[in-house]
Amino acid sequence: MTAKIIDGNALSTEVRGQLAERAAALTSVGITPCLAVILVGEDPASAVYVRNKVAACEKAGMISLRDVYAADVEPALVFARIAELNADPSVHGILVQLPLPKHFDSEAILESISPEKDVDGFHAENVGALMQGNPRFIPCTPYGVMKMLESAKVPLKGAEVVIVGRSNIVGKPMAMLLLAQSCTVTICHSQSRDLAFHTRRADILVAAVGRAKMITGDMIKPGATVIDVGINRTAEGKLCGDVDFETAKEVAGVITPVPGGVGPMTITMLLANTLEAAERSLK
Ligand SMILES: Nc1nc(=O)c2c([nH]1)NC[C@@H]1CN(c3ccc(C(=O)N[C@@H](CCC(=O)O)C(=O)O)cc3)C=[N+]21
Repeated sequence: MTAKIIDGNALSTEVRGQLAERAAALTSVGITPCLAVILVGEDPASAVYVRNKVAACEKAGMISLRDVYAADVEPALVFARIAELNADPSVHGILVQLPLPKHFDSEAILESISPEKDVDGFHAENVGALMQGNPRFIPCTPYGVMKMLESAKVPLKGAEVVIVGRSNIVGKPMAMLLLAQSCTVTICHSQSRDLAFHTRRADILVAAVGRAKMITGDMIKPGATVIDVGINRTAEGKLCGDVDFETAKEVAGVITPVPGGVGPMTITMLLANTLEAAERSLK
């Protein structure tokens, strides 16, 4: 029997429809949710992501502003633009596309965004709030994963979760969210001894390493839920995840595909956070 697939595109369509209704309700009282996206440099993948985010905003009845800077821009110009967006009451969310060029202090840039507009949830204040179990904005990718687990009715209480990857953007916040749902959480990384020993124990396996097809079927417990956060491009330009889908789907009970899995849900939760920020501005 092959695994049940969680369709991130279908779930996104459903959730974005609900968000569009809330956005329309806000617009009718004079507030249209607005996301400002800042892109530095010409990385083609980043340009595609930013274009997708802007298009998704507009489709959901939200406004998006886009500022694009040359890769060698003076960081002071970007700081100044962020300060302007922080002070603008018509802007509800600010996102600086990562990675930034090497001459940027990324941490300083993220800390300069007003925590009330930090829809990525990357500001230290928002990271701390999430860790204390009192989140202001949940980082979009782990938030999308939680929605996918909920939609597939995957039991969380007491589940053995293994996360492969310890990034600030995915691995760490993912661990905090699953811990808050009473999972038993293990975080593995590049220095972990005997990775397969850990992954084979997982009821829920989250792959967020950034190495194509590194999680194979033999590393998965039969019937497990496998969440693939990886976005890797093959030599032929095709998109593939961190999970070897062909072998994994024969063992897993539930699995997410790439493309059409976590990626679209990341954008959906960015819209959700922007809408939430706009709704808070009413109160
Ligand atoms: N400040 C910041 N916030 C981010 O959330 C952020 C970022 N920087 N930098 C880059 C990563 C990557 N990311 C993706 C979002 C959607 C898809 C997505 O929709 N992927 C589609 C395919 C898109 C395609 O064909 O390329 C899919 O998986 O089906 C992928 C990747 C957000 N990121």
